[in-house]
Amino acid sequence: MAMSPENEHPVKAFGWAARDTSGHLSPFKFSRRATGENDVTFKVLYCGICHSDLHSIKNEWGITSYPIVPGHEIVGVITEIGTKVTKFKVGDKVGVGCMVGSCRSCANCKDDLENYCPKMILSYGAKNNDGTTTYGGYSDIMVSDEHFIIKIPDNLPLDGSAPLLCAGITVYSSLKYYGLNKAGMHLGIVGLGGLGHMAVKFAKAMGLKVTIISTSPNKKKEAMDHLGADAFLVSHNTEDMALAMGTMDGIIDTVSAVHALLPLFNLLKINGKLVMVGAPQKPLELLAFPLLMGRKMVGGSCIGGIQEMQEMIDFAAKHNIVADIELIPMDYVNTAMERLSKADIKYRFVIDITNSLKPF
Ligand SMILES: NC(=O)c1ccc[n+]([C@@H]2O[C@H](COP(=O)([O-])OP(=O)(O)OC[C@H]3O[C@@H](n4cnc5c(N)ncnc54)[C@H](O)[C@@H]3O)[C@@H](O)[C@H]2O)c1
Ligand SMILES: [Zn+2]
Repeated sequence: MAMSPENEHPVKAFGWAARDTSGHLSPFKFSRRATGENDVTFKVLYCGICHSDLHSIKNEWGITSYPIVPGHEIVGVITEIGTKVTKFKVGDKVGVGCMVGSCRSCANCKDDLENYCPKMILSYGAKNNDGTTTYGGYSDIMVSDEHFIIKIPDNLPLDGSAPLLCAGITVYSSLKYYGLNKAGMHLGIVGLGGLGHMAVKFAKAMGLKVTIISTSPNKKKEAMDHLGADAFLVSHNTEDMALAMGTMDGIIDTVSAVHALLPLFNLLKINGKLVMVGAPQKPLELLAFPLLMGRKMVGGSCIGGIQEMQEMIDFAAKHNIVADIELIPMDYVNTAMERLSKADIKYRFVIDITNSLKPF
């Protein structure tokens, strides 16, 4: 018989979990493994709320097993290290993103692409190699093999850094892989949420011209004055969309719901690239003609490897890039999820775990 979450491991842990497709989160007792020889254990201080957490707690992708403790933008301070740990010491400020394991021997792992390892272990809702369940960062402590731990540079605030570990790496990796990181290029960003606003910050630091494509005209002023975008297109304004036709080298699409792709293809130059990072639950309509008339391509990208995560966070430290956050207490999380579903957040909720997650 499977062991209860509280008894799977020797170390007591607590967090907030969803139990069913309502997605409602409430206090939850479970357990974490003791610090193994290659492990780092850290006290969680902050955890970002990614839209993937919302998709997952409501089982929108059809792969959730309950109970689920979400959270994969996790930062904190190391409390214990294993005897063979070489990269970290107690007291270091660190984080964990979407992965806590991979096979470490396949071609993708050898290429520092653990994120594409067929045996990659997600930080929550997955199985460890010993069959126990992984639980995420809406919780008091975290333990992971040191390979999957990221060092947070000293000059970055910990709360605003948490979203770099998913939102940040996802947009950084896609810009780099698709060659959309060259100064002077024109980039479109669709969806100005957690990922979208990080994409603006990274793209501007790389020297790109950035145009936001959004359904909400009321986001324009802030996107340009505060985030530094160069232009703003309202996607239902057909006149402005027509004027921008054929002007973009690439588009990063962060939209979390089904939406039309055709207007986006039209914005691309010849050889332009539409990169999907948003993960809507239902299929999108893909027409061949607008792609072949202009040799355009559609691609996708999923987070990034560990080496690239460290590179991204060091780049963020150099350019002072952190997320714009609304810091919330743990017991606000259900309201935050409700607001996230309505895009009522600028631009990322981060849970103040250490000051508000109370044992029970
Ligand atoms: N590829 C990856 O590795 C990866 C990593 C993290 C998140 N994601 C996915 O990316 C998506 C975005 O995540 P986020 O945390 O930035 O979410 P978010 O909710 O912060 O942002 C999503 C944005 O999409 C906009 N939007 C929603 N529905 C829309 C519609 N029908 N038309 C146009 N715009 C619409 C919202 O206004 C919002 O600005 C989610 O689907 C998430 O699961 C993917
Ligand atoms: Zn995420």
